Amino acid sequence: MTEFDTERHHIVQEKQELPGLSDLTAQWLSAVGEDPQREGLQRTPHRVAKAWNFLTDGYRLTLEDAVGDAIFASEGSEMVIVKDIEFYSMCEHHMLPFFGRAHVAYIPDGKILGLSKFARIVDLYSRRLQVQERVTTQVADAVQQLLEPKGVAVLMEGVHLCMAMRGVQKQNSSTTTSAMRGLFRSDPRTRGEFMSAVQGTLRGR
Ligand SMILES: Nc1nc2c(ncn2[C@@H]2O[C@H](COP(=O)(O)OP(=O)(O)OP(=O)(O)O)[C@@H](O)[C@H]2O)c(=O)[nH]1
Ligand SMILES: [Zn+2]
Repeated sequence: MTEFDTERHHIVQEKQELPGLSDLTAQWLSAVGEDPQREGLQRTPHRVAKAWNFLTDGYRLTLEDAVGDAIFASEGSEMVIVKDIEFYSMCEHHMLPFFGRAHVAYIPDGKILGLSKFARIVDLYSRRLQVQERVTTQVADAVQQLLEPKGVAVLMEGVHLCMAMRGVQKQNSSTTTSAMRGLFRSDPRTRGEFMSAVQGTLRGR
């Protein structure tokens, strides 16, 4: 484990509370009609302050933290696809979860990235208050910036609890967002190869 992994692991362990959040959570409990002093809720503000440290740790990590030194020189220029990366995010409008799968592909141009780092990049941008479109473009832009490849494609499919638990209350709807760069944008065959590789994994197909 590198020094960075140890440090990141520490954040992911949810050991620390976000400063100020436990007091606000106690107020929140009162606002929804609860008694923050009742036995089952006494530690809840502290649990929430730790859980939100994890759920939003993307604000406290940089792209460099997420990828470390895992950029390697390589001759290859075939499409690389990392499929079915699960993500969990919080919508910025209602602060309710949205979650699903991300697929990331690129065509190298001299540089490749350690495969696990695509999942770390997805986590970096998911663990914030977000809209799905922005997570998708931020992941694509990050891969573009790190590798300067011949093309990048990101496809995300998410279920938004703000559309299921409340609001329009649609239980089966999902949202697909995409960001295409380079050859994935300019060459329909490249885009088609990517889409057919990930399509079978989309919900309900
Ligand atoms: N584009 C986009 N919209 C989102 C995302 N997550 C939630 N939303 C939408 O954000 C919108 C906020 O709309 P508003 O009318 O301001 O809020 P609201 O009255 O709570 O809307 P309803 O959810 O329709 O009850 C809703 O249409 C949500 O479905 C997302 O990731 N991307
Ligand atoms: Zn929402």
